[in-house]
Amino acid sequence: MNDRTSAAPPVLDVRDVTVRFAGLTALDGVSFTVTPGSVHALIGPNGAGKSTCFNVLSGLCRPESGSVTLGGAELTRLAPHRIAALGVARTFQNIVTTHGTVADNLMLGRHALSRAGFAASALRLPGARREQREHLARAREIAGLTGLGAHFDSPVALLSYGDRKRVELARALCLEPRVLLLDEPVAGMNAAERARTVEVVGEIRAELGLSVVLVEHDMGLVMRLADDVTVLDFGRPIAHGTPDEVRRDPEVLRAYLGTDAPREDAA
Ligand SMILES: Nc1ncnc2c1ncn2[C@@H]1O[C@H](COP(=O)(O)OP(=O)(O)OP(=O)(O)O)[C@@H](O)[C@H]1O
Repeated sequence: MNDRTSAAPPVLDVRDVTVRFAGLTALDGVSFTVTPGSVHALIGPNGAGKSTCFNVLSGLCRPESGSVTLGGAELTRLAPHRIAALGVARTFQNIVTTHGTVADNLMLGRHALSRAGFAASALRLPGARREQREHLARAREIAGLTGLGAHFDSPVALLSYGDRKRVELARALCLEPRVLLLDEPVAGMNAAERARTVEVVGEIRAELGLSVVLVEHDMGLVMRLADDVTVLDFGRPIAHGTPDEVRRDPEVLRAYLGTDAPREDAA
């Protein structure tokens, strides 16, 4: 789908990650690598461990064992804000912003990159003002990339659900991440909003050269966007491969049988 070279070292390397909650093993020796510039989907039936895996990648959950490295830096002992500062940004499945304007929300994302201190910004010192203007210009560009350009100064509460969910995506992009973790980016959207989001994710990947890790139940979207897929079942990785390879894998078909089988719904 893109011109990645297979020899490129992975941007994200997940090795043998195990997470247990009391007696339950939510992730059991999960390993996969994310190639630079690729979209890597994590799929699996409900309760398979996808959200837990995202929580490990973003620092919200510390694994019992295993490692996650980003370009060689070990992430599993770092706090979420340190992981974000190293270049891993995330969107959340159920969080849809309703406060402030689109610009306000994107500037929150830029805040973490601000060099000027809080006092300098509050006192409106010239250096801080210049930096603020640069951040605003970049936030406007990112709004354009995510299809929100026309809504930059609009209150988020007035936008459609699909646009509001894309504000969350744009806010994550404002961190200038190397790796973007997208947790069910089209959940709750109608067909038109889904199609628009597929388009936007494809465009930002191409434009920004990001690597994307995607958790998504919409198999149409996974098949369209993903270069690589890892399938989890009861916390175990049961298949890796291209979308075409995994959807024909007998283990994958068995895991989905009787649940939400990996059909290609309209995206
Ligand atoms: N904080 C927690 N405490 C106890 N058990 C948990 C916790 N978080 C997740 N689990 C359990 O770990 C397992 C994996 O859950 P997880 O939410 O990661 O699955 P999932 O693949 O994201 O599911 P879904 O598709 O339904 O969102 C489930 O059995 C879940 O009940």
